Amino acid sequence: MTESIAQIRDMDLRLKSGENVLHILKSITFSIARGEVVSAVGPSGSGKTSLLMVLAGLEKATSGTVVVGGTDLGALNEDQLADVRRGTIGILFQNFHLIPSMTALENVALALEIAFSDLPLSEIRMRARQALAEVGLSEREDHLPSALSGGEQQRVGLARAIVTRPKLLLADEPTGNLDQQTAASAIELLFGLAKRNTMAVLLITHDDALARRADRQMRMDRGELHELDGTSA
Ligand SMILES: Nc1ncnc2c1ncn2[C@@H]1O[C@H](COP(=O)(O)OP(=O)(O)OP(=O)(O)O)[C@@H](O)[C@H]1O
Repeated sequence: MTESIAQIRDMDLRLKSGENVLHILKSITFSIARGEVVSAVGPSGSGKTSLLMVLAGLEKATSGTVVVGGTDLGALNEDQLADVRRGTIGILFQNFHLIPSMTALENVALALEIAFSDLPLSEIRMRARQALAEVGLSEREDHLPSALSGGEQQRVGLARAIVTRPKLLLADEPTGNLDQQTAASAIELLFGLAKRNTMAVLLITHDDALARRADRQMRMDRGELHELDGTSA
């Protein structure tokens, strides 16, 4: 049996908005296996980012179960959730979120330092260099983000997301700011890394062509999640 990295069962998310309670995610059930790349497409406001937030432990499900890396997130306090994030999860954003005053290497090293503060500095630099090499940016280690193209900045973002060796990478519109060709090669790189490192990926995208390249596709629609290829959790 394939090892499951994330298992969501009958999960609902309701959020307060003023006087109202919004039913954002409705009875969501799915799982992601070790090393599997799963995409989620869906219209704006359908709940894709909210789903990612719940998986990252940044938003607490109102009901149902969310198990990530074998740990039931519902039972954890904030510190314990942060531990799961550090040890298990990587996040890749649309807007890269690089620190402008830090070089590519420093941006990647910082993520590792925050996650594993007891690692020696030499080890941190070595692993950050290795992550940058994996995304083909060894030549750009000492460049500030402003001296890098959009595609290169996203590759630094990817190096930063994988430097902690996450079991699950959550990618929210990671190619949204890139032109079509750069987006395609960024996704190629991401999927290649996922397969080489046996890292599961949840890829949120508006781009159907990119979504189709995942092992499995899902669609969000008004807070409900549907599998597109007939496979289910
Ligand atoms: N903190 C919040 N409080 C209240 N409502 C929220 C909150 N976060 C998200 N929502 C609402 O939840 C719904 C789903 O939002 P979400 O950002 O998950 O959608 P999305 O599919 O990722 O959209 P997009 O593709 O535009 O990023 C939206 O109606 C949004 O307004």
